[in-house]
Amino acid sequence: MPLSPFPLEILTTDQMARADRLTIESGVPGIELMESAGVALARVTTRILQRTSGRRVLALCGPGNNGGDGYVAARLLKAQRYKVKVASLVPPDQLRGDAARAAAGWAGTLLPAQECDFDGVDLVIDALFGTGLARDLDLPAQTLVNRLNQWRRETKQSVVSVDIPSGVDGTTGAIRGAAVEADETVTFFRVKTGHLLLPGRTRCGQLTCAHIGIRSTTLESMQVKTFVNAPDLWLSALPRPKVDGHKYTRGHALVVSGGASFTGAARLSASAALRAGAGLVTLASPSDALLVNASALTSVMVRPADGAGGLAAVLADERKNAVAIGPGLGVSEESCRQVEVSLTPQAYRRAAVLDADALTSFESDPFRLWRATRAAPGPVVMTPHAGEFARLFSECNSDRALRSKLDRARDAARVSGAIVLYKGPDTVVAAPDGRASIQATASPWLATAGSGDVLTGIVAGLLAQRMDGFLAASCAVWMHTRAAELFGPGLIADDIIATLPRVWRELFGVAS
Ligand SMILES: NC(=O)C1=CN([C@@H]2O[C@H](COP(=O)(O)OP(=O)(O)OC[C@H]3O[C@@H](n4cnc5c(N)ncnc54)[C@H](OP(=O)(O)O)[C@@H]3O)[C@@H](O)[C@H]2O)[C@@H](O)CC1
Ligand SMILES: Nc1ncnc2c1ncn2[C@@H]1O[C@H](COP(=O)(O)OP(=O)(O)O)[C@@H](O)[C@H]1O
Ligand SMILES: [K+]
Repeated sequence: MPLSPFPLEILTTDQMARADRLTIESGVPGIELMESAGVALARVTTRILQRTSGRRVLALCGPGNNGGDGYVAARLLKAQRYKVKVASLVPPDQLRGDAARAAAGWAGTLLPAQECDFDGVDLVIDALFGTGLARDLDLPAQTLVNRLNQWRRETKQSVVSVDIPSGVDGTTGAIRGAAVEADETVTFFRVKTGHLLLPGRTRCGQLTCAHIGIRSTTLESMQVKTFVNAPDLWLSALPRPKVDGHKYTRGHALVVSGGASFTGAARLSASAALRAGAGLVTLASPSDALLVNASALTSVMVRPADGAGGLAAVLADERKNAVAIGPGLGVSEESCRQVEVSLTPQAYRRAAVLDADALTSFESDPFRLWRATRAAPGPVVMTPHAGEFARLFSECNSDRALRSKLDRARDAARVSGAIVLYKGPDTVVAAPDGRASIQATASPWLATAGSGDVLTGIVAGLLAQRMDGFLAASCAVWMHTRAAELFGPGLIADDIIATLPRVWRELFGVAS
């Protein structure tokens, strides 16, 4: 199990440009970086060509340094006796700086990109635009990209994108008019947010990150706070049962159940909290649902609790140090009060996870919820999916073309004072202190009823063990995805819970 598929820091395109500038200022010539980028690109390309027995390569080169990388790779591949042509989007005499030097080193066939045809080509290198993409592609570039995508779909031949598929915004992941569909993308130094956020992520194919001579120390002045969600981020904070511990040292999670016809969701959360390592889990159940809850649970305890008053009585026990509320709760004023009770300031730092109806109940007055989340003494994690996010955080959700999911989640964390776990195939976790993680892998098998309830429970189980809120939320997202990857086809929500022990074994390095 890789601890992280990439270095942990994720950069915006501005941060990448800064790292580039600092490296050049420190004495490494830009053309050297470009040469290294071309070498990494040629290596990936050669690997594909060897696998497919392909020989003919077309490099599409754009007006900036991304095009420069394409020229370097073309030269290196030609030297390896591949049949290489370059098609340029602009007349080469318009190239500047390192890109112009790289183009000057190309001594093979060169044609205008608008006239190139893909017949007989085995592999295309997409070096049109990289992190310098500044606006939507103009129509000729869009036409070229659309022709390339159509050729790839029809012939099943490969496309390798340099740095990022051309047309994908490296910071937001948005598609600027049209974007290349790549089989592989080779980026440099660190991945960018646009590689991991949708829809950009779906265009990258297999993403690799190559070292080209930029040192990690260039990041020191930038205070990067966005990270790949991978074990490297939180493994050292992962709770481990202690030899001299007992169940109360592992924490006591309380999950709030809905009424008699809506109990399944909270039971999934409760069982998941237990599997995530909480020492004890209690389900607070309305009296009318007590029998159905009690008869369906064994290791989870069930206690009667009607409405906000009943919940307050159960929570008088300070040892219940994490609450999960929302799954199957119902949208009502009483639900709002129950959430407020769960967040009531206490002398001790009780943690809380708010999901589903615990969020939607505040749709008409989100500021009421922010007052409660801001006053809560312990970490609060909110777990909206896109619909819930749009309902609750309408003010943070504007300008979607310009502001990425990451930006919007960060805004939501800032206004609410809570950790926002914004679900989806590109789940983002954002904390009020600015830290954020993006999940780099996804299992579409998670799109099944109840899987979000399980995630809520995993977060609660980790919080009960007193893990830092941001790290607990990130870790829960990763464990949830990893369980789905391990189980695979046919997964239902219960299987995620049943597979968690395998995930723990992987994380603790215990052979299965
Ligand atoms: N960072 C590093 O360490 C290293 C970076 N390297 C490589 O450099 C790449 C970044 O290079 P870059 O900054 O020159 O930008 P790039 O992506 O080639 O495009 C900018 C050009 O396109 C133009 N342009 C923009 N949008 C446009 C549009 N919609 N339609 C038409 N034109 C448009 C824009 O022109 P302008 O906006 O001035 O009109 C400019 O000419 C990076 O992705 C990586 O591959 C490596 O060499 C190794 C080290
Ligand atoms: N296509 C997908 N790929 C990866 N993960 C997904 C996908 N669709 C949904 N998920 C994940 O599955 C979970 C679904 O949660 P949610 O929408 O609350 O469902 P439910 O309410 O049925 O439990 C979330 O963790 C979400 O990130
Ligand atoms: K590109």
